[in-house]
Amino acid sequence: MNHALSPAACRRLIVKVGSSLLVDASGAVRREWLATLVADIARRIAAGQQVAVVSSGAIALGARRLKLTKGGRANLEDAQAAAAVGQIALAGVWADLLGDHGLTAAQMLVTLDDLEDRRRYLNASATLERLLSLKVVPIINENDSVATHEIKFGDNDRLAARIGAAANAQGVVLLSDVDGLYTADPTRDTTATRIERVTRIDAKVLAMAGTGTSSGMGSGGMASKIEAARIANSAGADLIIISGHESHPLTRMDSGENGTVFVASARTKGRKTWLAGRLTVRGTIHVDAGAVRALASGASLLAAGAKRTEGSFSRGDVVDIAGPDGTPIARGLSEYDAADAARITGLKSDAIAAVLGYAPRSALIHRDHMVHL
Ligand SMILES: Nc1ncnc2c1ncn2[C@@H]1O[C@H](COP(=O)(O)OP(=O)(O)O)[C@@H](O)[C@H]1O
Ligand SMILES: N[C@@H](CCC(=O)OP(=O)(O)O)C(=O)O
Repeated sequence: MNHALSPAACRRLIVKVGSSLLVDASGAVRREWLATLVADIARRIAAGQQVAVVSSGAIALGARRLKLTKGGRANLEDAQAAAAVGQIALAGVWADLLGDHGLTAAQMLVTLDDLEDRRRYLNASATLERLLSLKVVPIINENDSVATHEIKFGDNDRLAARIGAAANAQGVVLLSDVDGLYTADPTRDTTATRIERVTRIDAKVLAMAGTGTSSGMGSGGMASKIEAARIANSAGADLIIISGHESHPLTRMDSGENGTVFVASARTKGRKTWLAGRLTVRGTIHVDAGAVRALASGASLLAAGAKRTEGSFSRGDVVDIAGPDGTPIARGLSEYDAADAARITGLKSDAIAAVLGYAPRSALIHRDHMVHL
């Protein structure tokens, strides 16, 4: 039994289902398999767990109905039309199958902007809270029919992690076509072995995933699952990747027969959780070794410790803070726009006013607006 995600230990769980599991090669819903997943969900709800679902599959389903080529992904217009047609069918199937267990489904479609903007993030959070308290099962997807390339999540792995943070969930399950993270892509390297537990997402873990997707139907790949794990873990939720090929995948997960668990790190709260999961980062401030030490002990980032800036950002935008080797160590809201930040890098506080011509702010990035990565 995976105790961390049991109804007793995890009050709220997000379950994400990839396109390749929901839709077969001909573009039809794998209804029999989905019924077994819904039965698992119903059992957990009966045991007191609140469950929200992030469901992919709209584009694949719509493409079949519209007879579009390349699974509806030939261009943005096709994908948007396919999503609009497929989403109705997808939501209908979930509503039917949950209804068989006396459960009510609710549809929520969100874009990246909905969760990047703090006010809208809180709105989504409040809606999730209310739905779950009403014992309704939210079925969430990206609003693909209006999302453009620039504002797209593009994959539902990171969306699931962001929803997990917004819903204050303790666990996120990614049901995938692969039964966990392997030392290398198992479809290309037959000697790759599965890793059972990841407690730190470091460069070695990132390198295992490479880039891109291999299932053909979805758009995430392992790299987006690891990014999702980072977001979920920093929001205090464990994330597990398990295979969804067989029936009753959540029951199988409980028996511990497959999967990779990414273990939650120290829980950040409220605004900092939102900040850690922000996906739109406008720039980077490179800092020296002294600043890295100061930040580690909880200090704000002062201009004196900054070496150079990169990117085009305005005051209040999210920027990464990178150490001498270029690795991002923290993320925060910049107190200055990029031009002013560049002018004051390396300066002691008492020299800043003369350069800027206005009273300096207390820091480049204040510790209250900063999260460590
Ligand atoms: N290190 C790795 N471990 C496991 N799978 C990997 C790894 N690197 C790349 N992959 C690929 O990622 C795929 C899973 O991502 P994806 O196809 O997007 O899944 P889904 O559609 O279920 O979300 C696997 O089928 C595998 O080919
Ligand atoms: N939002 C899209 C799915 C995005 C996507 O492909 O995700 P996934 O299959 O989980 O890699 C859809 O409903 O078709």
